[in-house]
Amino acid sequence: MKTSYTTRYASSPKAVKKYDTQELRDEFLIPDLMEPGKIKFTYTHYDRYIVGGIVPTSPLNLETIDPLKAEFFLERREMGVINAGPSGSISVDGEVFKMNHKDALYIGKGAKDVVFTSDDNANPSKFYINSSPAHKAYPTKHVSKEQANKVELGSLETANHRTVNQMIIGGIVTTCQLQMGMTELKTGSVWNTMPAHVHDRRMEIYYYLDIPQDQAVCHFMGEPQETRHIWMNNHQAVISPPWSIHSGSGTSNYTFIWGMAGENLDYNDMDVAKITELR
Ligand SMILES: O=C[C@H](O)[C@@H](O)CC(=O)C(=O)O
Ligand SMILES: [Zn+2]
Repeated sequence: MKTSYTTRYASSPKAVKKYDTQELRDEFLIPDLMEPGKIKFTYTHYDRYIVGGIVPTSPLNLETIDPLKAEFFLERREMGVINAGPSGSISVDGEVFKMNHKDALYIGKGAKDVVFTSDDNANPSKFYINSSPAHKAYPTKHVSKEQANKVELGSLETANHRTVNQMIIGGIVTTCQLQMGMTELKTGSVWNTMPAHVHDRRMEIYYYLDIPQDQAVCHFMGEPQETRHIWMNNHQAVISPPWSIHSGSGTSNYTFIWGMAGENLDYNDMDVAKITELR
């Protein structure tokens, strides 16, 4: 079997207060989603969002998984893909999209025949995928990093100078509920999403990449007045429940892909936590 999945149930903030390090990691960290030759999904009960990694050492077909009880994966879903590895391509019902490093592809509901291929099987692509339920078919669309809506945030003085590349977002791509993008930190900046925020109407998942060897990112989660941390290595993902902050500080600069779904498509509706009031 080339496709496998695991399931994560939703946790309440009251329960999470009592979790120890291992329980926090078991519930929220997705440690190994990129495995050569495999398609690995995690089906979450947070807005039924699916996160996964596809690393083709030969062409890999998108197959349905049992929890969907669907004929094909995108029967009632939409999908966002960002290539976190070397170049490759994705074929969607016969139309081939070239996927350079850090290119994104939105695949609309109803696409049946989706095939992931690396340009060089010995040096495979790392297709990072997010998928959420969808009830309307919007067109499949390729978005390069150059086409992203760029938002420059923070400063070097506060070690949080970064560029938010909004890639799968209203104005660029029309989706049912999925939003995705990629934030790159400048050299010398280590803090992402600081000031931190919550959006109780949307869950979110972060996937960290470009972390240099022997470095790591400390990811912060929890209610703003009850925070916890999870140490993350390169190419690992972490689930952010809707009631949780999602912020990180690295031992170097790095990049992360964010993706979210829920009540609306308003990227800017976040409730920002005051830095001095975090606990
Ligand atoms: O809800 C939005 C997401 O948390 C991220 O887009 C935030 C982010 O990339 C950043 O501040 O660096
Ligand atoms: Zn957020």
